[in-house]
Amino acid sequence: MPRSVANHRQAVVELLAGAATIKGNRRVPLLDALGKPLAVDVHAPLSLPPFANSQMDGFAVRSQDIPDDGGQLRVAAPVPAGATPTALKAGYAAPIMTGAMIPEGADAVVPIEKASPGTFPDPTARDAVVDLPAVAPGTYVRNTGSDIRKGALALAAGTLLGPAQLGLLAALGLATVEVPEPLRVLLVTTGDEVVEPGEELTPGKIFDSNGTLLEASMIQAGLDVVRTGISDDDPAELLAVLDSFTREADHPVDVIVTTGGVSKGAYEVVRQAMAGQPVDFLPVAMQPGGPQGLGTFNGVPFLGFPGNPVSCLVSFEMFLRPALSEVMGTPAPRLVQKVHLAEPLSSPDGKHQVRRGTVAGDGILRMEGGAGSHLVHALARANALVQIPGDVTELTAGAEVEVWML
Ligand SMILES: Nc1nc2c(c(=O)[nH]1)N[C@H]1C(S)=C(S)[C@@H](COP(=O)(O)OP(=O)(O)OC[C@H]3O[C@@H](n4cnc5c(N)ncnc54)[C@H](O)[C@@H]3O)O[C@H]1N2
Ligand code: MOO
Repeated sequence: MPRSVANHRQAVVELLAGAATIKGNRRVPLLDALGKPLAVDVHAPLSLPPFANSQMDGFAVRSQDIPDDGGQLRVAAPVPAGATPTALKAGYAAPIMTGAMIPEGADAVVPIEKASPGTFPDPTARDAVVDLPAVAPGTYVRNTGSDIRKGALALAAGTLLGPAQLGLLAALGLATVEVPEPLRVLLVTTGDEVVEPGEELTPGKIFDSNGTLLEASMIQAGLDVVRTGISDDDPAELLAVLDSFTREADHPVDVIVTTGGVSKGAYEVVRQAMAGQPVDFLPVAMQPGGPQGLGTFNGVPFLGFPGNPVSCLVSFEMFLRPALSEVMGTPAPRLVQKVHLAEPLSSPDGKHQVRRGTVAGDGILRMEGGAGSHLVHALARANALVQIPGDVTELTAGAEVEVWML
């Protein structure tokens, strides 16, 4: 009886949970934390704004100095941004620039557009005056701590660090931030028929697509990826490679992912190399990505993905990526949407199908290629994985389906 997609995903979560907990945190420059989760709560070391400042270019005034129908004030020394102004005397208005500190005594700003004359006087001019309309206290003043007060929680542990969150940390004067140490993944592609892109392609051979496809996926998901060359179909050679990155290594990898060699052929190199290790090779009720290997090799969590490129991507998106989101807090889960089919669709009974499609701006889903797990060109056109549950065999045009946006 094949295992359900949900049960297999849970098994991957449990497999990775231990590896995630032994990793510590590390402090990195802000930009190196882009896309990663915050490891610890961050409290504001200062208030934002740190001082009351003007929201407009205009005149800082004591609001009680201007009668309801407007009045004339003498012009004080201007306050540029970055300066520490002297206190504002009664009967005076100080030219003030956006972001400049509100002088002591002032409690409001009148924008230059509302002043008469509507331009700032020459700073060297003596006895300049300005006519200003009445203004309520607090107008165009950005008070100390009006965004966040010193000591308040700025970002909670687990928050995904995007541009806005990193910008806040910078505004708080922080140059570095604590993020979890990433998991180190050993990625091994296998197969006698598989050669590196750029090498000569002789009859019967194909280029390694899985290595690049999965390494790119893993980098996007925040993993540190260690690549070996392509392993051929000799189990002893694969064993030697895996031993060198686990038992014999000073710093063993945290996770192993292989591709190929897990189904029912005569030369299933991964299956053979894993003999004697607590690894299950089992069918998951999903297509593509049905045959899966899962367990530990020399104590290191191991995932054996099937060899077809689309099967690899689907295995990563359906199992490893969501498990990483759950146990590491990153990457952010895929955006799930309900969209409508442009065309009818059929799907095998009893298997959760993951088809590839493109969702256009109108919310209509067009399929890219058929169900075949070798269709990398169609995959490259798609922007969504289409989720068709195992009990659904026919869908009409216009039917609602769930997609995971890539
Ligand atoms: N008798 C059965 N045969 C197959 C079954 C089955 O249940 N019974 N399952 C099929 C399914 S579904 C899949 S998926 C594959 C999985 O096969 P393996 O994981 O053993 O992978 P391979 O046989 O090594 O390769 C499968 C396919 O993918 C190509 N490949 C492999 N590595 C790469 C790579 N790095 N880059 C690009 N393409 C790669 C390989 O040439 C094969 O065409 O088994 C089915 N068979
Ligand atoms: O499950 Mo295989 O991954 O369909 O092609």
